[in-house]
Amino acid sequence: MSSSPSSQNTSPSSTLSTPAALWRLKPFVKPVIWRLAGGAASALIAAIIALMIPIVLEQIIGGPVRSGEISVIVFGALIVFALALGEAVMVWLRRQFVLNPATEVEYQMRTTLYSRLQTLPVSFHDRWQSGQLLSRMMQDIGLIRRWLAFGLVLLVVNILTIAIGSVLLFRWHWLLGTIFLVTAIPLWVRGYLFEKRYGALTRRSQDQAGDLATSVEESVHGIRVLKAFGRGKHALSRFSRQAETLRETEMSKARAISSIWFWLDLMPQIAFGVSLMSGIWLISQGAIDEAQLFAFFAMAVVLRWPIESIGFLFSFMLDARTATDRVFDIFSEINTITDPENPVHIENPRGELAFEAAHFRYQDAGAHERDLLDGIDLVLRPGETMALVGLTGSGKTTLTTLPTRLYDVTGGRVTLDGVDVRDLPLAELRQHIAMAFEDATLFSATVRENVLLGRADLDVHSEEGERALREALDVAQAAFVDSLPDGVDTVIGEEGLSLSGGQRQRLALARAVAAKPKVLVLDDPLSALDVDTEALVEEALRHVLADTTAMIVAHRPSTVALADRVALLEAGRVTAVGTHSELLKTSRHYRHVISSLEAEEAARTGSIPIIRDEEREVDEEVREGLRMSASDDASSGSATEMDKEVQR
Ligand SMILES: Nc1ncnc2c1ncn2[C@@H]1O[C@H](COP(=O)(O)OP(=O)(O)OP(=O)(O)O)[C@@H](O)[C@H]1O
Repeated sequence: MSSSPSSQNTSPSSTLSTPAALWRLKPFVKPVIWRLAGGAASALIAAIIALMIPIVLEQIIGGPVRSGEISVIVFGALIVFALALGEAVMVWLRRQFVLNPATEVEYQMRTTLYSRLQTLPVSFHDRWQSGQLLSRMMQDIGLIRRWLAFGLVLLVVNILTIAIGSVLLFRWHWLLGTIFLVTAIPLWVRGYLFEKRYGALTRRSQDQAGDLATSVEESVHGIRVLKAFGRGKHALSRFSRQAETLRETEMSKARAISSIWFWLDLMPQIAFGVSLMSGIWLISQGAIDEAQLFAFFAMAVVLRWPIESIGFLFSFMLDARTATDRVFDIFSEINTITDPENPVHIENPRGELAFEAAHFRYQDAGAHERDLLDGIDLVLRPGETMALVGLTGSGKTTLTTLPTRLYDVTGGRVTLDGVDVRDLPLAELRQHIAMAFEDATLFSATVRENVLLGRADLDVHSEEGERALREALDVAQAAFVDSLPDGVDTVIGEEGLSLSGGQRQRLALARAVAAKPKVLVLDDPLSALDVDTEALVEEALRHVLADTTAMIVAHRPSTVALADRVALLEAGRVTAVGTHSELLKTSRHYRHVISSLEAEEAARTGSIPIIRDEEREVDEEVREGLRMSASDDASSGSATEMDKEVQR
């Protein structure tokens, strides 16, 4: 599982102003802007209709009600009814306008983010927790959709409604309008302070929600380990702590909202009270009449919701801004592994893979640390199978990630047929070079789809697809798939967890073989197989590898046997290259590595270390050499192991 960023180290909200931060949504909103504008227009018409009702009421009360003309009163009531109906229709229309475009924006943002995640380099995924990505993909984009559909439209419309309404209030009497506006000032001040506090809280809570999602993802992913070690309770208590932290942040958010609501409730009441007293005084002075005061209050009632909702809509906008920041944290990640500007193509690769003074260090390596790969010089001839051997942690897996550019070299270069791999289009490069990893990752899809994942050129259900599938399954000795409930069309569970480790590895190997690459990079792909199956797979691989260049990380002596030559990785460099027997003869470190591999293997299988056929073939001269080396090594830790081997 990748680590960080967690809520502790994600970047804070961007330094952009809120409008500028939200403006970044423009490319997604642009295609639907007219529908959103239609929604805003409908909402505005609804608001204007609502504002007209008090004016009509003023006319009815001031005219026919005073003079007692029933028919005119009825007519006036019908107008009010028609206006109310018109307002309802416009509100309905607003919903119709905004719903579809908002979901369209949500869809576009999700697919763009997903495709971004696919193209960002592995080093990005090393740094980001999957839960953080998940919560940004689901929660934050969902929130942006809701804000676009309702928050944005209502914010614009309510501000306009308040502006129009205030002008109308002044129409009755300047004092009444001034009272209404002056009492709104504390609300704006409060709103500003609230924005500052609430923005930070929102960011924190959304990051913590991401951490929580990571915990769920990790515990589901590692459920077997948790159960096996009886650590369910421990996981639960860790989860509850995180959930509690999130709850506290949510409580702080709720407290901030409740305090702004206090002012939002209080100030309109004060405005109403003061307006009422002033209104009565104005009537007594003959400045306004009762009908106008009634209409003023009817208008104030219409304006009350827009004024009250402004606080909520601002907090909603800040939530959306934070969500936008979190999504754009990913969009703004610089992708370092991209297609070249001037791509070179290799029509028919021969398959010569070369590392030329290749250097590599992980991003999080300390400045004082040496490069993990510190000048690798290695050439794999076309069609050659090269085993990569080294002590654990020596950088074998890291080296295998360089040819396909999962990571880029930090110095030197890797070439395919003399062309720097960075000069090839990525799709072409990964067509020429395929990989299988020790940790075989499968997807929740059918066996067929998993195995033919690298064959975008094939219809997986076509005859050709079937042939490629069968060949690959044969090589990987994966006939077990036929006994699955639906054979090759069985959907294997999430990450292939319904299969055994060995079965998963065989499918991953079949996937690499099916891609028919010119170069195959295998990171210990047979480690979970039993000895007999491994021998069968090796035999089949020998045929496949006949004209394929292969680099195989070997953790078992038996895997070394598959290779034409072996490269020994030591202290970040390739210190020896040769056949297994040559290296046994000439390299003390190689003998040490092989004997530790054998010891590991023996510990794993519970058997005593055995010398494999190839080693038996080491001639007397080699044995003599070994004896001498063993005695040379008498003081070293590996000597005892070597002695045993020589004596056998
Ligand atoms: N993504 C990563 N970020 C930072 N450091 C890493 C990363 N992956 C591996 N390392 C470090 O790089 C070093 C070499 O790891 P690597 O997996 O390449 O060795 P290896 O020779 O394949 O080991 P093993 O035989 O145990 O599989 C290790 O010290 C490891 O901690």
